[in-house]
Amino acid sequence: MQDIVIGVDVGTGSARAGAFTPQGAMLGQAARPIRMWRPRADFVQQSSDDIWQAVCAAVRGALRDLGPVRVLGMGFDATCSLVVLDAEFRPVSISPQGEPEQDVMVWMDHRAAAEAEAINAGEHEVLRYVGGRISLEMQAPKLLWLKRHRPQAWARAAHVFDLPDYLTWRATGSLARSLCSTVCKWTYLGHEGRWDADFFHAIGLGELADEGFRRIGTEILPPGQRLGTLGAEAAAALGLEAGIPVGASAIDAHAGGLGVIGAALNGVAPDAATLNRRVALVGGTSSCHMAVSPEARFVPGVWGPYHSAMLPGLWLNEGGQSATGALIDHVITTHAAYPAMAAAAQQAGETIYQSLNRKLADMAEGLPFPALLTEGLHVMPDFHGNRSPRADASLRGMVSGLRLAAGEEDLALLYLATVQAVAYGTRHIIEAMNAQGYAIDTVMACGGGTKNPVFLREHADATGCQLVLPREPEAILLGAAMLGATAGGVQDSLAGAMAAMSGAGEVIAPGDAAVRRYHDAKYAVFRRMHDDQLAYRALMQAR
Ligand SMILES: Nc1ncnc2c1ncn2[C@@H]1O[C@H](COP(=O)(O)OP(=O)(O)O)[C@@H](O)[C@H]1O
Ligand SMILES: O=C(CO)[C@H](O)[C@H](O)COP(=O)(O)O
Repeated sequence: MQDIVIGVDVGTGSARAGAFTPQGAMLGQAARPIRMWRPRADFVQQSSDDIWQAVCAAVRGALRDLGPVRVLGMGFDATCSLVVLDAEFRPVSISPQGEPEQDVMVWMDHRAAAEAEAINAGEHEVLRYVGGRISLEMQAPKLLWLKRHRPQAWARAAHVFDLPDYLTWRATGSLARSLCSTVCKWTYLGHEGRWDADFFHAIGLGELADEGFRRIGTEILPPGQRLGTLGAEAAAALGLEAGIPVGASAIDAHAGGLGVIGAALNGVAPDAATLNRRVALVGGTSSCHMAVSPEARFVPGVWGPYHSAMLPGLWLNEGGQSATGALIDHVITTHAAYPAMAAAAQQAGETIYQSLNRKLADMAEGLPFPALLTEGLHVMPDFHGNRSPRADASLRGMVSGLRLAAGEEDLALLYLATVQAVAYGTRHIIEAMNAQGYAIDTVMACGGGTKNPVFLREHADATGCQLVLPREPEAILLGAAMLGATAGGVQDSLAGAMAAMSGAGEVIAPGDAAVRRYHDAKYAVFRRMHDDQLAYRALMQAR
């Protein structure tokens, strides 16, 4: 009988499950896609039932080829999407068309722009702890949207969850919430252990406070604390035994942070000074940048500081880019050369990224370094607004340097320039963090983007940081498994779980001085494009 812990990770595109030894070695994994609907621009919807079915199938898949196992603990992470249920725990539609199963407003849904603006106009104290401005991706603006635009749905909304907390409720029946989601997305003050009732009254959601916060959470636990045990119905659906300890959840970016930020490098565990030099880069559909400090650091435009939201006792600053993997995929799949190139890649048995990377390598032959290919091609990556550090969801993408051609080489160049732009966004966030006390020179990377060697190389070169990959490539799943290991008492704490279960793998060093100078120049263009966009806006507004 093999002892295991199980981690479940629900990203934007799929649900994944992994079975790990108590030491963090992965024995089995599986993934299942989840459905998404986009009924209008800026509206992005999912179904909690569909997500739960995908989770169940993924867990069964991860265990399929293992022999007899004893599951010592289970942890869940997911995107910070909003789930709305009625008093009988049935889905409440958040869709303009009212499709009954579409009860999830996905984190990247930007419908609540006006509500976020209205909240920010109030200059509330809680906003200091979410980066200075509330993001339209957080839950208070989304709840306000629901109340204003779908009052009948709001009246039926008896339980509103962050998706990670929905999953632990579905697994155990416990309505306890995690500090991770409540602090990071719902304005719970982790350092004071309370909701701010005045804030909810001031923004027009006073009923939540008047009811004692029962719709949004009255029992708030640190991630990884045992929140309950697997119930009989959930156990049957997951193919597991009832009674398995389940940990309080984490958002997926935070699980990624747990999976990488404490990893020993060259056999040396990080001390406080080393942690101050690290940022976890969780690169999936979006990119998230997680850094921790013993004291509160207020980094303008960077979410937080969040107390104990990822690691107990430490403050978290969370930078982010709302569309990175999503942007790279958008640029690739909407290009005229994509259908033919995708078909050829499929025939050759490779991914489109492998084909593009090979094409770039061919094109760069004879050049001192491949990034030179895009000397005249620049992308501003804010197609879905800028989460950090500008905290401006109204910004949009720009491209400079297009020519009258749309062949495979043009696609490859545009793809490279997009990856570079994404990497400059990370540099911008690291600079903002370093201006407030961090000394980041090491990027601990995980997520789907790390499967792409060009993504990795450009991030190291553009930021000038060493980039460290995790020993376990599925580090987000590992972070979720750490929550389960802590809940099950396999590890004594999350810090202990990080020390015992994670470790560093390959290290990618940034390029030489010539590479650095080149990226400094392109980064200056990246910064300038923002100023240019504002100048265009001003010209249009002056008419
Ligand atoms: N095999 C691959 N090669 C290169 N990039 C990849 C690969 N697989 C995924 N990616 C990148 O990772 C992104 C998805 O990351 P992932 O962590 O799976 O997302 P999420 O957690 O948001 O569902 C994609 O948008 C793509 O840019
Ligand atoms: O806001 C976030 C974390 O706080 C993430 O961007 C969101 O959860 C989506 O993650 P992913 O890109 O991995 O799907």
